Amino acid sequence: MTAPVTDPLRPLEAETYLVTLLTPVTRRALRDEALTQVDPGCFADPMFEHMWRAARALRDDDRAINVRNLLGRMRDDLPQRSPRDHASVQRAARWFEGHAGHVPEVGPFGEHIATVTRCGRLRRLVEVLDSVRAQALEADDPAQALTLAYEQLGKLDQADDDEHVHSYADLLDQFLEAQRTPDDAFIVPTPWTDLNGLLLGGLRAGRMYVVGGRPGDGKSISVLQMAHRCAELGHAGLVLSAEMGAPEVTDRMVSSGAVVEQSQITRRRLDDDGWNRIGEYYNRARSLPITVVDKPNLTLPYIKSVAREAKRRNNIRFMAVDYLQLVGSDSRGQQREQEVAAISRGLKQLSRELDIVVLVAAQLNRENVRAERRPKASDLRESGGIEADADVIILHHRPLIEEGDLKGQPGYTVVLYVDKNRIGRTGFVELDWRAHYATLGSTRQHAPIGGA
Ligand SMILES: Nc1ncnc2c1ncn2[C@@H]1O[C@H](COP(=O)(O)OP(=O)(O)OP(=O)(O)O)[C@@H](O)[C@H]1O
Repeated sequence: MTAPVTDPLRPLEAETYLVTLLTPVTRRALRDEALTQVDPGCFADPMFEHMWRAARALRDDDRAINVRNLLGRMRDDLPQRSPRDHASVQRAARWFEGHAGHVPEVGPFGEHIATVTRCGRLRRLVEVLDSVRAQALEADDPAQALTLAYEQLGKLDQADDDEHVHSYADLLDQFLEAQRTPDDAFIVPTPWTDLNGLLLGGLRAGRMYVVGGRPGDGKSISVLQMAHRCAELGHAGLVLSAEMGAPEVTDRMVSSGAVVEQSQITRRRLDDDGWNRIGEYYNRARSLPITVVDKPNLTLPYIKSVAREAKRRNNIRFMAVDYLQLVGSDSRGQQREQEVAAISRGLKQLSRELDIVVLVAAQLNRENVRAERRPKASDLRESGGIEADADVIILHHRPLIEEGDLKGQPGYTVVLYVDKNRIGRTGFVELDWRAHYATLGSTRQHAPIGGA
């Protein structure tokens, strides 16, 4: 008996894996990531291609992706589809029945995505080469056949990244338009006047800001303050907290926004003044467009999926992640430094893809404490990738008191070192330490809302 011939460009196992991701509730984040990355045309099996197209259509219409809706959408597609798709809907129904309850492992996700996209692209190449060959066999003029071949191969290349290829003339037109309409620039001032000076006005969409600090040096406080300020200025956004639960995030934002001591809030012992302030804050803050996600085991595919969803639904303009080293990875067998680098690269890409401000808190190692010096970007834990990917790195440092009874204790200021800045100067800003109000900086150091 001879073994069945397998076509290397028809990766049945990888395609089956991706399609089995479509329905299990527990694999939604991976599914959304796969739907974004893999084009339906990449599937060799026409039934899988049809299922994938239906799943993407449901996603774009904000409808649940389940077997019933998938089959319904596949049927709706039929008038525009080829006859082979009619049979594929019936096959699809049987296929879903046969795979009901199957939940794919997370581990091979990246490998299968890469296989399906690679094979899809190579199959398109083979198709074009076949057609080039057929034309050459019938051609009279070799030069003309060659020109045709170049044209078809060129299109193949463009199909992959057309939207990212810009002529300089178009870019100059966009440049002039941007210069003529300065108010359209998306720059969100941070809560601190001096920091806005260093950042040339504030936070920009498409950029990643890494906020580093030793534990307790206030990086969660400042990231939350910046997120809150974005929302106060009317921009919708996400706060993803792996470290604190949503109630604790709320406690802190209320303490800072209402200017009520955290200790009153944590002990649930508000005095009259506290209740008044919180009442006023409640009325103005209830409409703030902030969504908090407090999943302890955040992963990059999950973050991407929630952020893309939030972009579609609420047109978010910012996302804050607290904190980078708590974000897990789906990839196995990599050094943690490589994993963190992949996560920071993914977050940077997300800032560009969704055109949002990305704020990322990140831990520092103990190097600066040991060496008794201010922190540097290279002190970021598992740092290589973070240093390279961040557009701006802001490092928190609480200098120790040098004399008196409190010698060796952190003092009453926190210094924010802008250690890397792709869009302005480096430098530092000194702020009053007001952690009891979950706040950095006092009123005189704060930028008024609506002006830097
Ligand atoms: N009620 C309070 N009164 C005074 N200071 C407080 C109070 N609650 C918390 N703090 C201080 O606020 C700081 C916490 O800041 P924050 O959570 O932003 O730190 P972090 O840099 O994110 O560190 P970690 O990674 O440990 O969370 C700590 O220094 C803590 O001592």
